[in-house]
Amino acid sequence: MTDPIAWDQARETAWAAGYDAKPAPSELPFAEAAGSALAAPLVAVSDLPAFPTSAVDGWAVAGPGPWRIGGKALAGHVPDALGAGAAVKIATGAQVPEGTDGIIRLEHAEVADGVVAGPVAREWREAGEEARHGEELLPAGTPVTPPVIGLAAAAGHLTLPAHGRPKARVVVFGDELLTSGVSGKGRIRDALGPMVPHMLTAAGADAGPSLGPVEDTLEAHVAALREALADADLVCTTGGTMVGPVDHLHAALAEIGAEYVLNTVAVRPGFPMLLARTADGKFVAGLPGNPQSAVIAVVTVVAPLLAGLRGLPLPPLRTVELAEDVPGRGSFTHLALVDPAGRRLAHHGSAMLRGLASAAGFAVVPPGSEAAAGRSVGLATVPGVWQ
Ligand SMILES: Nc1nc2c(c(=O)[nH]1)N[C@H]1C(S)=C(S)[C@@H](COP(=O)(O)OP(=O)(O)OC[C@H]3O[C@@H](n4cnc5c(N)ncnc54)[C@H](O)[C@@H]3O)O[C@H]1N2
Ligand code: MOO
Repeated sequence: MTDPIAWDQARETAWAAGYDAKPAPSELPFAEAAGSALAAPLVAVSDLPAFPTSAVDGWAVAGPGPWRIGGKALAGHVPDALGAGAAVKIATGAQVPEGTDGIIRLEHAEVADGVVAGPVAREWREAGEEARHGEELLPAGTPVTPPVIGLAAAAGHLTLPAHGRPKARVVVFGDELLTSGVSGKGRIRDALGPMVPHMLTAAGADAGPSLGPVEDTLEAHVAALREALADADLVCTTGGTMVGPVDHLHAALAEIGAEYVLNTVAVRPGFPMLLARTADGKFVAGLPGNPQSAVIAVVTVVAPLLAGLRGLPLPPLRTVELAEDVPGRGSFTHLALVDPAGRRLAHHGSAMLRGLASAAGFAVVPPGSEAAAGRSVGLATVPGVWQ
């Protein structure tokens, strides 16, 4: 086994491997562009608003009052021009008639005998007030968030230039695993197959249901890897990362000709994680079998890799103020489960999920240090957990 690389270096290495391998940008429907980054600046295809637009329900009037009522200006239509002394009822969002000098809000209007009177104001949004046709709205590299999609639609787009969503597949290894029923007699329920695909989806991948459990033989591992890689850009395996009697992942990677991007990380828990690349540029992330360690591998390697593949920057760490002391782990980074108030959680062993299920994420205690209560430290969040 090679020397483990530092935890922050592992994140950057995985991200850079993804960024280098990101698919060429293409014009994607909004649903496919969501979660990527703009590969070119977003430009307005019309003025925004495209026409003077009433901001209120009221009366559009022209010239000096009082104004004789005739007709309506409704949203979705081009109204006739207004002559001096005329008023039309106008709806919020309607194009303001040419010749309009002001609008009287409905609640301020006095209407009698076909004539309207009241205080007049420029209660509309001018054409081009938000953007001019051809103006750059957002630079290349901006993450395609839901508000960006809304703005792109408002500005006249149907597609966005972005990097397509990577396909990911989880492959679960282990003869001890059950997919239904309860644990006992040496068998345990598979906790990773039902969990990890949702994390991959939340991290920006198109992830189908997991494959497996795959039998603990080298042949079965190789066959499962080949099957999953046939239609995925990223395969996340679980278990078998060590060198125990039935740990076949390393041998299977050698058999399919994959090369390590990184092999073991100086972090506790989660140390035996790995990332490998196949000859045709696909990725295999080896998640350790202990469930919390597998999640740490998702946080450390898989989420940064997926961000890179989508053209996004390395996901930033949040910060958390610790409510109690957290010990270090010598020369390794310690990822310690904490709740949103910075308190450590019970049941935080690497084979456990009970602490993780209530956690805001992992407080990052760097190598060679311990973190005292009151200190602000990095918080590595788990894809799909929004505490
Ligand atoms: N001699 C050593 N043994 C171990 C070391 C070590 O340094 N020296 N490291 C330990 C650490 S740390 C971890 S993490 C595990 C990693 O093991 P593997 O990735 O090879 O995983 P397995 O041996 O297959 O399983 C470990 C553990 O996790 C359970 N498991 C596996 N898959 C699932 C699943 N889908 N759902 C729920 N639980 C799962 C499995 O039953 C084992 O209990 O190695 C340590 N050993
Ligand atoms: O590091 Mo193992 O990954 O502790 O459970």
